[in-house]
Amino acid sequence: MNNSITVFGAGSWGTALASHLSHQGEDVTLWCRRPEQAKAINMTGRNPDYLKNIDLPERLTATSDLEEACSTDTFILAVPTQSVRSFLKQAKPFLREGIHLCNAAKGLEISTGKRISEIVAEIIPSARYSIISGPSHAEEVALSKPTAVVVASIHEEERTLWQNLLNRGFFRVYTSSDVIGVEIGGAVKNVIAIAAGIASEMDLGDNAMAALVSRGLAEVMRLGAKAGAHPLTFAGLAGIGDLMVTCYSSLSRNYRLGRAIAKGMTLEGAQKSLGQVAEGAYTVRALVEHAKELGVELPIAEAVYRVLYEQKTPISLLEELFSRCPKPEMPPEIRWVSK
Ligand SMILES: NC(=O)C1=CN([C@@H]2O[C@H](COP(=O)(O)OP(=O)(O)OC[C@H]3O[C@@H](n4cnc5c(N)ncnc54)[C@H](OP(=O)(O)O)[C@@H]3O)[C@@H](O)[C@H]2O)C=CC1
Ligand SMILES: O=C(CO)COP(=O)(O)O
Repeated sequence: MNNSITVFGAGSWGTALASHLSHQGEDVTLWCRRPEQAKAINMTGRNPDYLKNIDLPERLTATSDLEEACSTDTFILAVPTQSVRSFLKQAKPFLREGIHLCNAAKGLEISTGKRISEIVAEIIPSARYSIISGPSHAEEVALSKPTAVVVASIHEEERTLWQNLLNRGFFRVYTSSDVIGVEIGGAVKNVIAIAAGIASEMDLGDNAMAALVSRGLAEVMRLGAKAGAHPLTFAGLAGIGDLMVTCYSSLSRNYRLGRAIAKGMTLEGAQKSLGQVAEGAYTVRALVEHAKELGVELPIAEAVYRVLYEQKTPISLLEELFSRCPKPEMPPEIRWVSK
């Protein structure tokens, strides 16, 4: 079956997903916000700004005309989290009722602390929402390197739709009904990856890195438990899987941002030199600025926030983390009762 799909957002991830779908024979339109980028993609078969060395399939077409891009009913949303609300408002007048919308962004909105499914429900309530997440660097997906991801939706037919569309070749797609868990796993791991980059640059050692990933997972799980996620989601691709790929890989922008900060760069300088979005730098604000409403303790996220936004030194925060009151490994809400 041949589908017509639009990918909103021609950054690294939107380009990689559009290329993957197009290679599988789907009719794909890649929406770019800049007309010159769309023109260059159509003329050269390459994205001049992201994944520059990847030859895109001939059948993939790009456009910057939002009305034209909206003239289907199946979409992937790959714009950065902080732009999702304004982008959807812009697209809404052109969208049909009941669209299939698979979100590929990972993050929480700073102004509200909300997940992307919540934003979509507010702006386009008739959309049938899914989220794709898991360990998936765009650079590797674009080279067809073996990758496994998860698509979550509360609608069984949406999970099946996206699994059928995306599960091809070395791109394996699992399904889940736990939208909340998959969204939280993908959002919070970016914050922990910044901490991992800092730890790596400080040469804290392998023990420290493993402790950071495990305690980072504990923060993901605490937040997930509070929000109503299934705890086992975090043992999967959108939890520990994505945490590992982001905390241990120099392909990760969040990890690289952490390294740059530990080298003494300002946040602004580090973001500029990255040239791409490191979502953790924004999601950490959503977490810390909405900590009271979220009602969970997130010491690593808070330490990252204080390094990024209060210019505290990583070493002083490391000392603070280690002088915290000793406690059980698992918080009461996710601890099992021993018999
Ligand atoms: N890269 C990856 O490996 C993966 C990324 N993700 C997630 O996907 C999302 C997108 O990331 P990624 O593609 O990597 O980001 P990039 O930094 O590579 O690209 C960002 C894209 O978003 C566009 N953009 C920025 N602001 C707006 C806006 N206000 N309205 C519309 N479009 C906008 C940019 O356009 P312009 O070029 O004109 O600035 C660009 O096309 C993030 O949430 C990320 O966490 C998820 C899995 C893997
Ligand atoms: O989400 C990703 C891999 O799964 C990409 O991570 P970065 O945004 O840190 O590059």
